Amino acid sequence: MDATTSAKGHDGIAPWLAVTLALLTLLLSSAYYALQKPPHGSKAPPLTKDASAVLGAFAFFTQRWDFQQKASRHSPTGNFSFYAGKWPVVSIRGEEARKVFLESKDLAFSEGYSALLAGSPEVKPDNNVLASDVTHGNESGFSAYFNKRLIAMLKGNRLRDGLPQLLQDARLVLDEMAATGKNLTDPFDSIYRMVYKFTMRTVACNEIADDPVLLAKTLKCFEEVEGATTPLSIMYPWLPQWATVRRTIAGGRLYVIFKGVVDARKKNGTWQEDALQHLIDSGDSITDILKFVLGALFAGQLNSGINAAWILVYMTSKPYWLSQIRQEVDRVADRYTHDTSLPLKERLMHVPIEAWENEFPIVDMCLRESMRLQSSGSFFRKNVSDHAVPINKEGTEVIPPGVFATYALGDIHYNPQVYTNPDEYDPTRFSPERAEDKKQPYAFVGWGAGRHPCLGMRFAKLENNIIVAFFLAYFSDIKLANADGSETTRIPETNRNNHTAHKPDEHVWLKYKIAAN
Ligand code: HEM
Repeated sequence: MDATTSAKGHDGIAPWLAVTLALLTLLLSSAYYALQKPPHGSKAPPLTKDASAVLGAFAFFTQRWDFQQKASRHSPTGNFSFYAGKWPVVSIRGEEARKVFLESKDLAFSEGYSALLAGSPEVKPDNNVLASDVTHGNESGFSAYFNKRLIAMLKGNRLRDGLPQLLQDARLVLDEMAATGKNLTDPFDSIYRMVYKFTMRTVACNEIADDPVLLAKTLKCFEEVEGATTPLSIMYPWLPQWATVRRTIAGGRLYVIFKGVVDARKKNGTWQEDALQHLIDSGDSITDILKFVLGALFAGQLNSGINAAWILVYMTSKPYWLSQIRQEVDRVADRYTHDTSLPLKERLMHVPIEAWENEFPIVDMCLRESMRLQSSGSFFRKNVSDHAVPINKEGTEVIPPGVFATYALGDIHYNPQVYTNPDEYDPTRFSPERAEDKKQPYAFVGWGAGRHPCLGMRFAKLENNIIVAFFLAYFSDIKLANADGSETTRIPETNRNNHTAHKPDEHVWLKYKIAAN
C-alpha cells in the first residue's frame, strides 16, 4: 500500500478530511441547536440583560444566588426571564408569585427538576414490564411510582419496625468513633456517613447497610454521580463531555452492585425485612427497583446528611442551645426509663418511636434554623399545561406554557423583613411568641410546601433526633475545633451560590470527651 492509498479512505476521502468534516458538522449543528431557543412569550417577565444572548445565563449555573439577586434587582417586579442553555425559564420572587409557584397544579415538579437539576444516573430498561409505566391516581410515570413506593416505605409502622436497627446503627458508628481515641471528628464526614447508613438501611437494603466496604464503595459512586454535573452538562446535555461519561460509569457501578444483591436474593431464596424486599415482593422490575433506590438516595442523602452535620456545628457554637438540647434529651430519656443509674445511651434505647418523633421540640427548632441558614438552592417547576399561569393578581406577568420556573429559597429565608437579622443563628425566631415563619404564607419552605411537601420529612427528622441525642449521650465537653484539635469559634460561611445542600468549602471539626455515663 503506497502513501497516497493509505492516506485515503475507501471512497477516496482522506481520513483527516472526513474527521474534520464530521467535527464541523457537529459544531455547526450544535450552534444551530443552541440558538434555536423557544420564545418565553409576550407576558413573561422581562428577559434579563445579565446574560449572554447566545449562551444564555451561564451565571445561573456558576453563581446562582448572585445572578438571581442581580437580575431581580433590575426588574420592576423582581421577576425576570432568562435562558438556561436552550430552556426558557422564569425566575420568580416575593409572596404572591411564591404562593402560585407552590400551589399551581399546572406547574410540574419532576419535569422542572429533570431538566434543570440533572444529576441522577440513567438506568436502562430491562425486558420486564415497568411499574413506572403504570398510572397512579392523577399522576403517571416514574415519579408517581416513586412517590407511591417511598410513602409506603416511610410509613409510621415501617419506621417503628426499623427503629431498633437504626438505634443499633447509630451506636455502632459512635462506638467506632469513640474507639479511635482521637476525640475529634469532621461531622461532614462521620455524621454524613452515619446518615448514609441510615438511608441505605431504610430505603434500600441490609446487605449494603451491614457491609462497611460496600457502604463506602456505593457512597463513592453516589458522590461521583452527584458531583459530575456541570453547567455544560445541564445546559447542553447532548454535547459529548467528560462529566456525562463519569456519571454514566459511576451509575453503572451502582447498577452492578445493586443488581448483584437482587440476583443473590433471588438465587438463594433469601428474604430480608427491608425496602428492597418490599420492591421485589411487589413484583417490580429490576430497572424500577434500581431507579427507585438511586432516586431515594438522591432525594434523601444530601439534604439529611449535610443538615445533620450542620445542626451539630451550630448547637456546639451556642452553649445556651447545647445545654437546652442536652436537658431535652435527658428529660425524654428519663420519661421512658426511671433507672437513672443507666448511662444515657442505654436509657435512650427505651424511647419509643412516638417520642422520637414528637418530643424533641427544641431540637426541631434548632434544625429548622440550621436549614434556614443553609438555604442555598432553588426550586424548579415546568408549566406543563396548555395555558399561561399568572403570577400576580392583575395577570400582567405569567409563566407561559412549556416554560420552566424557578424560586430561590433564599428569597424568603434570608429576607430581613421576615427573619430579623437573617444571618444570625437564632432558633427562638421559631418560638410561638416570635413565630417569624408565620409572618407570610409559606415563609418557611425548608421542607417544601403546597403541592410538594417533602415526603422524607418524618424520616429525616427521626434520623436527626437520633443523631443529636446519641451524640450527646456519647460525648461531653463538645467544642468546635480545627484539624489539629485547637479550639475555634469560627463557623464556615454558607456559600449561597451552592445549588443544593453542600459540604462547607472550609472544614470544621468537633472535639469532645467521652461522656462519663
Ligand atoms: C433534612 C433533610 C431534607 C430536607 C431539608 C428536604 C427538603 C425537601 C424540600 C425543600 C422539598 C421540596 C422541593 C420543592 O418543592 O421543589 C422536598 C421534596 C421531597 N423530598 Fe425531601 N428533604 C429532606 C429529606 C428527604 C428524605 C430523607 C427523603 C427520602 C428518602 C426525601 C424525599 C423527598 C421527595 C420524594 C420529595 C418530592 C415530593 C414530591 O414530589 O411532591 N427528602 N424535600
